[in-house]
Amino acid sequence: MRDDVGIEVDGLSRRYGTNQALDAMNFTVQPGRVTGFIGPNGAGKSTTMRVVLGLVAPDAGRALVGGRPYRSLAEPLRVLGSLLDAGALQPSRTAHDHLLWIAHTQGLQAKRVDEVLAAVGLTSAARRRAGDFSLGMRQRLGIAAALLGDPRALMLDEPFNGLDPEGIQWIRGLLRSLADQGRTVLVSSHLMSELEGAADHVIVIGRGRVLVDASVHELLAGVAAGRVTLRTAAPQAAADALGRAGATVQPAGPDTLTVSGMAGPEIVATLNAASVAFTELGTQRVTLEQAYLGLTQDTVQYRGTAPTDTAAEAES
Ligand SMILES: Nc1ncnc2c1ncn2[C@@H]1O[C@H](COP(=O)(O)OP(=O)(O)OP(=O)(O)O)[C@@H](O)[C@H]1O
Repeated sequence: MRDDVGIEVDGLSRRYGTNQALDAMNFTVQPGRVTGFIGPNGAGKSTTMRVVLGLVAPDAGRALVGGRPYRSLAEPLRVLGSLLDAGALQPSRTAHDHLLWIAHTQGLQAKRVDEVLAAVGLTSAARRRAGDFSLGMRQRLGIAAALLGDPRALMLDEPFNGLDPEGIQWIRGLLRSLADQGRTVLVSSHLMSELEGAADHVIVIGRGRVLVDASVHELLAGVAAGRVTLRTAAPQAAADALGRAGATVQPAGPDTLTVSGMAGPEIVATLNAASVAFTELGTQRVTLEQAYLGLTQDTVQYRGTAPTDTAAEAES
């Protein structure tokens, strides 16, 4: 078995005019797990991936694949397979010929073409012109091209684009099995929900910087911590009592409140002291999407409060 191939992004910066697309971007992608690369449009996902592939030169920092710059690799497609733009194909070529052309130019075995077409479910469409493919089929063809060299690492930019729900399920399973084979899998999306159940690790970026680099488990546990669901026939009285004691309380249904900023035992004590009855108290199960929204909210709040703090300092 060939060596593991990690992807290392070290202090990448890249400016376009006055726009700082990458701002000291730092992270490492480990083998054997699916790493989601998440951020809103324009956050810098594609630019980072282009730098990794040596297609864009950074102003500062470097990117390494298996410890080496991608451009210095003797057989790059055997090391890192990538999908950047599913539209980048010669429309008059059939899917089969498109892949055969890549295999020839890259010194890969022609028999891989049929194998990867089967792996992405395009065998029956292999002789059709790629120009007539739907976006979802082009995504599958792009993934087939990324798999041609049987690479130890894969980097896919927005592979869920254009896929129907069945296609999204399929790609989640594919990513999982590639990671289970010990490969390094980096997959970008602007929707956290697309990666639900597929990613083991997430790198959330915004404005060219890493905001969060954590396992999905840590992320969900971190957001769930301190968020408690409370069921009570007296939600207003409960909210008043808990609010006075310093908790943050939000309605979550007719008889249900979400309480944060206070641990379970303290909630019980506070409600008992205020003689408010409740029927249920439990920690929340949080989805990846909720965790992501929570993170984004924190970023927005942080940006919002910064000028006020500065003003206060200036006055004092
Ligand atoms: N070739 C370019 N010329 C000028 N600006 C660019 C270029 N490439 C990227 N940018 C800018 O850099 C920033 C990051 O873009 P990038 O495409 O990397 O983001 P992204 O996270 O991949 O977004 P999306 O989900 O929309 O693809 C954006 O503000 C974008 O407009």
